[in-house]
Amino acid sequence: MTASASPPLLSVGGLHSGYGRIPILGGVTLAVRPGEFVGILGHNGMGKTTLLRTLMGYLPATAGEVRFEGADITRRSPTARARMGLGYVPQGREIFPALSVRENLRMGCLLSKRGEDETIADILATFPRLKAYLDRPGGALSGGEQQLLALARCLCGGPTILLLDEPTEGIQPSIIEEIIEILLRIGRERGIALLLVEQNLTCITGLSERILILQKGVITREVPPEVARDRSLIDEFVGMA
Ligand SMILES: Nc1ncnc2c1ncn2[C@@H]1O[C@H](COP(=O)(O)OP(=O)(O)OP(=O)(O)O)[C@@H](O)[C@H]1O
Repeated sequence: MTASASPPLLSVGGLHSGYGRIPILGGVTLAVRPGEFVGILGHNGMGKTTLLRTLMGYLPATAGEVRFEGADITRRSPTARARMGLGYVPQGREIFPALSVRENLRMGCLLSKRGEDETIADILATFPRLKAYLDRPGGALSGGEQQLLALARCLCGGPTILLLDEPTEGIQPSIIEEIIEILLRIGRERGIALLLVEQNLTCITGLSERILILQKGVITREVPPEVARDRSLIDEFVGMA
């Protein structure tokens, strides 16, 4: 079955959420099919992080629903969602800086259905750069290396979809290229789907099969990556150029 013919892995309908009485998401509807790479582009403060946090259950939905593999997960805990196969790498990465790279990866294995050593060996094959740093504290790595560690740790849990919040923020271009290559490889080899929040146009257009524009808490349009490569059009849609 091709990705376009298969039922959605993740589907979101009329999703609302916010902080206290402040509404941020005003009815987000989207779907991601198995193995599909979908980008979300939007100006600062439009609700991209809020959307990912609500999808993971860190923020409660005030209306609407989130379905994963057909099941209604709108009220499930973040841990339950992670166990079902939703992997999340938040903005700022949130690795454990005092723990070694190996220990960080072990933490990721808590959700793994396979043995810890087997899982870590498998993931390190995709992240060769981390092999040299296994005994170093996570906090001693560069920003880009910490992002690789956060991604690798998340993958140790065996997700079927990755929710990534600005993985290239503050990272040098050479590691951005590496992150793009690794994500493409993960999609190709492991069939993992991706929902990517990103403001770096090279990254979002290089990875996404389609790009959703988020404005003031709703998806206002969908554009193919070729369109998003045109800075003047992006300026018109989201005012980012
Ligand atoms: N904990 C919070 N309490 C109250 N308001 C918040 C909180 N976190 C975020 N907001 C507000 O919610 C709105 C959406 O924020 P969000 O972080 O989701 O946007 P974003 O699109 O991810 O922006 P950026 O690209 O700057 O990360 C912003 O106006 C922000 O100030």
